[in-house]
Amino acid sequence: MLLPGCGWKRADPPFPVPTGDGSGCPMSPHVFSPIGLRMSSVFGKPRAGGERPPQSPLGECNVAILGCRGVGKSALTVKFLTKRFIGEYDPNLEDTYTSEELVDQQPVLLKVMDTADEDGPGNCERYLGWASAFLVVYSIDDRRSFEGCQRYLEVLALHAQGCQSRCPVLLLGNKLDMEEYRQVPAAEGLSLAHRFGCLHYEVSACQDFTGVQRVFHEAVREVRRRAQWNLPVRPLFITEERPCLPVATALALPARHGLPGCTFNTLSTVNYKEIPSVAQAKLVTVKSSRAQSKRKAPTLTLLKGFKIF
Ligand SMILES: Nc1nc2c(ncn2[C@@H]2O[C@H](COP(=O)(O)OP(=O)(O)OP(=O)(O)O)[C@@H](O)[C@H]2O)c(=O)[nH]1
Repeated sequence: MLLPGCGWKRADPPFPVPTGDGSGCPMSPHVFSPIGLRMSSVFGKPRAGGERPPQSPLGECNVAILGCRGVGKSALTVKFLTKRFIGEYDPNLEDTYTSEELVDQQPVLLKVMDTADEDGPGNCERYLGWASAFLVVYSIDDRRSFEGCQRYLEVLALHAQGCQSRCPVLLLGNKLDMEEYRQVPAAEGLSLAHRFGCLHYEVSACQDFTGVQRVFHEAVREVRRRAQWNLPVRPLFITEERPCLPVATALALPARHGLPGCTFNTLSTVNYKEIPSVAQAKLVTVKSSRAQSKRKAPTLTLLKGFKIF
């Protein structure tokens, strides 16, 4: 079966995969497809020879949400998909959701990987080879999460070296509603974003749907812009001539060491030659008419056993 916008053949799962909204709900329900380990073979897996699967740069966008535990990655994902705030969750599940969106009057099949790294970006290949954009999240009321997200930015920058195209990164300060407990000034977030060539936003998953939607849509716009520009390969900037260590080596360094003497001022693209490891993920299809002008109320379906308020 060919997925819209995918351009390559999808492996048939060993069971029927629901794709419609047979419930009669005004909006297609969140359809759980227990494809699980098959996800990487369906969507993001580079082909033999290292090429990324053919996918329309305007029709499809893979977004991975990264960050330390508890910063609100799941809450942001579900807020974007359902307009609702999740208060309870299973922190160990990693899911990928697919939502049909309309961004600037152009349809896009937006796939969102809500990652669940236990100890930082140690096992990052699954999303480095899959995503066309990254949202790196910290919590404005948790400085450690801000420091942790620097590790993600470093990994992304390291991975981008020597790659053939650019991959946008958006740095998000979440929990903006916790202003009175803020530990990370907005200026620091902005400064870090500038240092890594990212966009920077502050949002609240529990309050502000428009702001959350904006960053996801902005990720799509960035992917489109870069596809249109067809940016030539440009080496990352480095303030010192010293070569950077490979990602795996850098990851082995204690966090306090940071990068080996490198300062990044921009991010290049992911090298899709790496085949992602098996994603511990489910494929969940969320068909949304959210972006239509007459938005219909979403039908509530529990995600990951979450309680949705
Ligand atoms: N006040 C407030 N709480 C939030 C916000 N976003 C998430 N939370 C809460 O923060 C906690 C963690 O949220 P999650 O979405 O599970 O965080 P996560 O980054 O997915 O965490 P892991 O799955 O462990 O990686 C939960 O108790 C959420 O209710 C927010 O914008 N404001």
